[in-house]
Amino acid sequence: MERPILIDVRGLTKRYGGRTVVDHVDLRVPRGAIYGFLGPNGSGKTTTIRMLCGLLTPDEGEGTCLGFDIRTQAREIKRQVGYMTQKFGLYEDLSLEENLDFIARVYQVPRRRAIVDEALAQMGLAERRDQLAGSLSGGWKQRLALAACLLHRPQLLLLDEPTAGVDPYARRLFWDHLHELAVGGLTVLVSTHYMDEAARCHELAYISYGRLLAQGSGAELVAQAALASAEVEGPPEGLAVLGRALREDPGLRSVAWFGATLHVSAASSEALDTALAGARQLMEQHGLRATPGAADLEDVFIDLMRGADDNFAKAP
Ligand SMILES: Nc1ncnc2c1ncn2[C@@H]1O[C@H](COP(=O)(O)OP(=O)(O)OP(=O)(O)O)[C@@H](O)[C@H]1O
Repeated sequence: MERPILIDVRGLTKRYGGRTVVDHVDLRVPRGAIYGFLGPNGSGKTTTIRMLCGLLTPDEGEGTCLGFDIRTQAREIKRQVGYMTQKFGLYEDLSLEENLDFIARVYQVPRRRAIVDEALAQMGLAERRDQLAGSLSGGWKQRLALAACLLHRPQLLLLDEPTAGVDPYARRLFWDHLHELAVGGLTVLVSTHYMDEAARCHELAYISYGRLLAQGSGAELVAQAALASAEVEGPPEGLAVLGRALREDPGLRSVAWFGATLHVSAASSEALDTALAGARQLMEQHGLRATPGAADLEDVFIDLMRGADDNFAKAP
C-alpha cells in the first residue's frame, strides 16, 4: 500500500541579499520516512528543512506539509514539529528530569509527569533522571535532546546534524531509536555529513549550492551515478606514488585511501580502464594490483560535489 505523502513542495526558493541559497527545490516525503539531506557546508540543507516545516517563508514555491499550506499555515505546522538543532539547547545545570519537565510545561503537555516518566524510560534515561544534563557525555545529551523534542508528540521530526561528534555506538543506538519511531509513523528529516547515517535513511536528497542534484534511496543513487570502481593493493609507498599520479588524471572522479588500499572511481568502466592502463608501468614497478571494486555512497557524493556548478559564486 502506498504511504500518504506528508510533505509535498514544488519550486522552493530562498534568496539572501541577491544570493539564491535554495534554488527551485521539489520534494515529496511519505509519512514514516527517514529522509536524509546531504551536501557540502552551506549548500542550503538547513534553509530547505526550515522552509518545509513553516519555520521560514520561501521567496518562491508552494506546497504542503502535514496537509497544511507552508506559506499560510505555518503556525499549524510548527505545532506538530519537533526540531533538534546542531547545538545542545537544554539547561546544563538542571537534571534530566527537570529539563524534560520544563519543556513539557512550555508546550503545556497534558499529563506532564506521566509523559516525562515515559520519555525517560523510552530513551533509557530513567536511571540518570537526577543527573545534571551538563555532566552527560555527547551521546546521552543527544538522547536527552531527542526525548525533549518528542514530548509534545510531533508528527514530524527535524534533526540538524543530530549526532555530530558522537561515537559510533551511541550513533547506532540513536538511529535504531529513530527507526522505531518511524515504524510508529513519525516522519524524520535529517541533515548529516556522515555516510553511515546516509546509508540508514530510507531516502536521500543531495543538495549543492542550493540545487537538488539527486534524490532517491541509497541504492538508487549508487545505481543512477553508474560509477566504476577499483581497489588497488600493494606496498603503501607504491600506493602513495600511484595515488599522486592518479589524482592528476582528469578521467577519474575520485582517488581515496580505504584502509590499506587505494579506492579509485570513474564515470565509466572505459574511463577507469584507460586511467589504470595509463598507470600500468607505475603499478608494475611498485608491485601493485588492481581488482574491480564497488562504488558506494561516498563515491557518489564526492562525484556530485565535484561536478556541482557554483551558482553562489556567480551571484551579483
Ligand atoms: N539568515 C541568513 N542570512 C543570510 N544568509 C544566510 C542566512 N541563513 C543562511 N544563509 C546562507 O545560506 C547558505 C545556506 O545555508 P544553510 O545553513 O542552509 O546550509 P547548510 O547546507 O545547512 O550548511 P551546514 O552543512 O554548514 O549546516 C549559506 O551560504 C548561509 O551562509
